Order: sequence, then structure tokens, then C-alpha cells
Amino acid sequence: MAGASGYAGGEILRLLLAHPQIEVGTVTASSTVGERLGSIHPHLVPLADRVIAETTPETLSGHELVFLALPHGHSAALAGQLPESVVVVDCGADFRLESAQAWTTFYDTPYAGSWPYGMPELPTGAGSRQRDRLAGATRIAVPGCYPTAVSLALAPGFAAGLLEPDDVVVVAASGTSGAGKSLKPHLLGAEVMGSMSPYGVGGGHRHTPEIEQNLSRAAGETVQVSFTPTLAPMPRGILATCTARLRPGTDVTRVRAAWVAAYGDEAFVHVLPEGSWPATGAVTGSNHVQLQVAVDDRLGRVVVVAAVDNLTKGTAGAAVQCANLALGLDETLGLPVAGVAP
Ligand SMILES: NC(=O)C1=CN([C@@H]2O[C@H](COP(=O)(O)OP(=O)(O)OC[C@H]3O[C@@H](n4cnc5c(N)ncnc54)[C@H](OP(=O)(O)O)[C@@H]3O)[C@@H](O)[C@H]2O)C=CC1
Ligand SMILES: CC(=O)N[C@@H](CCC(=O)OP(=O)(O)O)C(=O)O
Repeated sequence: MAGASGYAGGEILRLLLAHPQIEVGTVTASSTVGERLGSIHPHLVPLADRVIAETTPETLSGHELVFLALPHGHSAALAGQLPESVVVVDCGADFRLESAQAWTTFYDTPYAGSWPYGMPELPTGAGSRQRDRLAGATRIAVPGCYPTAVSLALAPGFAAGLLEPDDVVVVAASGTSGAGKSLKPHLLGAEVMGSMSPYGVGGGHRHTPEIEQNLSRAAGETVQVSFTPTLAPMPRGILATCTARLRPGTDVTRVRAAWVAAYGDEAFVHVLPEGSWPATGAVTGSNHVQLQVAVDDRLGRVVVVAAVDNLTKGTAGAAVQCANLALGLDETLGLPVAGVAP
């Protein structure tokens, strides 16, 4: 586990402690090398005495499976030095985008290429799902947290041909752990507590091309998205409110049916009963995505609300789910299906 001292790495370790088939091997990081894991993640009691090692190909080699939870731009060099037979599951953005142009527009490191994208439930056209590309894969790019919520929220409508591709508006709120552990002056307690604020406004957030890539794949045509993230005074969770214009003549009774049918067989994506609404508190610590879909008849728009835990289904849970698929295990092994509430 590389990046073990971070938020995503800590969450992967928490999940692996409950996994019946995967054992935690070497834990590595950077500035915390030599420290006890217990001093950084006191909640990971059974791993408290593990000592953090340096992140090098040597310390990571010898494992069948390696999770990378490093800052953007660090995965390519490391993964390139690990044998092809090792399953590498990367929580960073380095290998998520298929378009080099999109990458260079939104990121400031060189384009490294793309790996199979780790969102098993994503409809990818003609009745197929992204999980078909993950079984047996040895390199997997775990999605970003906002793209998880937004893509799973809107993909059923695009896959069913119900939505216009050029009028999609998303506003999403995230808890502060989404920004990682390193010190950021705008994320001090005094700045965050009791206050919500937008960022990346005006189409500048780097998750925009990732969301567009996913929805375009589901739609079979280019989808464009106006995406505005906001920061919410909570440690975990994303609540995404996604609206799109319905195609003319769309029968509104088909709308709910499309979403229910899309996820009826999925273990981790749930369309709530009519009248119930997703809440971040209901998915805290669980690998679930909660969805609700409504139609604004007056404006001819669909409104889909999604809740995920950014650290569980939004990163670490997806990473473990993908590792299960890559290793030929039951996709749901070791993954929490109940949240922590209140
Ligand atoms: N937080 C979230 O909700 C999500 C995160 N992700 C992605 O997961 C990855 C990790 O994010 P997160 O856990 O939040 O980040 P953190 O800042 O919390 O953790 C970063 C980790 O990377 C290590 N690290 C930093 N620099 C280096 C380096 N040069 N070489 C080796 N290791 C290094 C840190 O070690 P040390 O502490 O020892 O310096 C730490 O373990 C990122 O790519 C992020 O984008 C994806 C989806 C959601
Ligand atoms: C609240 C917050 O700051 N969230 C992060 C997204 C976290 C995530 O999913 O990140 P990666 O694409 O970096 O893996 C952000 O907006 O940059």
C-alpha cells in the first residue's frame, strides 16, 4: 500500500482489515517514513505497530497487488517499474483520461496514458458495463470522487437515450477529506467550519473531463457538462445535484424506470424509493451510492441527486472493488454495505 499515511490510503487499509482474501503487506509513504502507522491512523488498531517504509519499486515489489494512493503525477514512474503481472490499482488521476488533450488542459504533469477505468457499474453501451474491462486487468485507474457520484447519477439517462447531451448542469458538495491531508490554508478549521464555498467555478475543475468521458461513453455521443464543486463543513461525503434536459417527447414514466432498471442488479448503487432522498450521512463509511431521480415537468428536466462517501465508494471502496474484479474474487468481498450513523 503506497500512500498509507494519507486519507485514501488509510481508508483502503481500514477496508482491507475486513477483507477475507487480501492481507496487508508493506505500507509506504513519504514524509512519514519511519513512523508507526498507529501514530497517523489511530483508528487502524490492528496495524498500529506497522512502520511506514519508503515508496520505491523495491519496497512494493513482491506483492501480488499494489494500491497507489499518491499525489497526482507520481504513479506512472512507480508503476512502470513494477512487473506487469502485479495488479496495480491507482487512486490518483494519472491514468483516468483517454484524451491527451483533455489531460493537458486540466493537469500540469505530462500525459501518462490511460488504464481501464475502475467504475464497474458504468453502462458503456449496448448493454455492457465497465466491469467487463476490469476482470483480470493488471492496471486499473480508480475514478475521482465527484466523477463517481455524478457519472453514476446521470449515466442511466444517457444510456437509455433520454437526455440531451449539451445541457447538463451539476453542483456538488464535498467534505474536506476530499482535498487530502496536506496542509491547505483555505481548509483550516476556521475557514471551513460553519461555511460552504464554491471552487473551480467556470468549468475549471479537473473532474469535468472525467465526467464528460464517462457520460459520453454511456451516451455513445459527446456529452458536455457544467460542473461546480463546493466545499462543505463535514469530514466525508459528496452530495451531487445533477440536472439535464430531457429529449423532446420523453415519456416521464420511462425516466424512473430507466434508473431503476440500470441499477436493479447492482450491489452498491441504489435508487431509493420514491419520496426518499439521498443524504451523505446515510452512506458514511459504506461502499454505497444512493440515488433519487425526479422530473421537473415544467422545464422538461431530470433532476438526479447522488450521495457517496468520497473516501469509500469515492476512492478506497472502488479500489478494493476493482482489485476483487482484477483478482477474480467476488466483487463485493470485504466491502461495507452499511453506513455509520448518526
Ligand atoms: N481524498 C479523497 O477523497 C480522494 C483522493 N483520491 C486520490 O487519492 C490519492 C491520495 O489522496 P489522499 O489520500 O486524499 O491524499 P493525502 O494528501 O491525504 O495523502 C497523500 C499520500 O501520498 C504520500 N506522498 C506524498 N508525496 C509523495 C511522494 N513524493 N512519494 C511517495 N508518497 C508520497 C503521502 O505520504 P506522507 O504523508 O508520508 O508525506 C500520503 O501517504 C490522490 O491522487 C487523490 O487525488 C481520489 C479520490 C478521492
Ligand atoms: C474537496 C476537494 O478538494 N476534493 C478534491 C477532489 C478529490 C478527488 O476525487 O480527487 P482526485 O481526482 O484528486 O483523485 C478536489 O476538488 O480537488
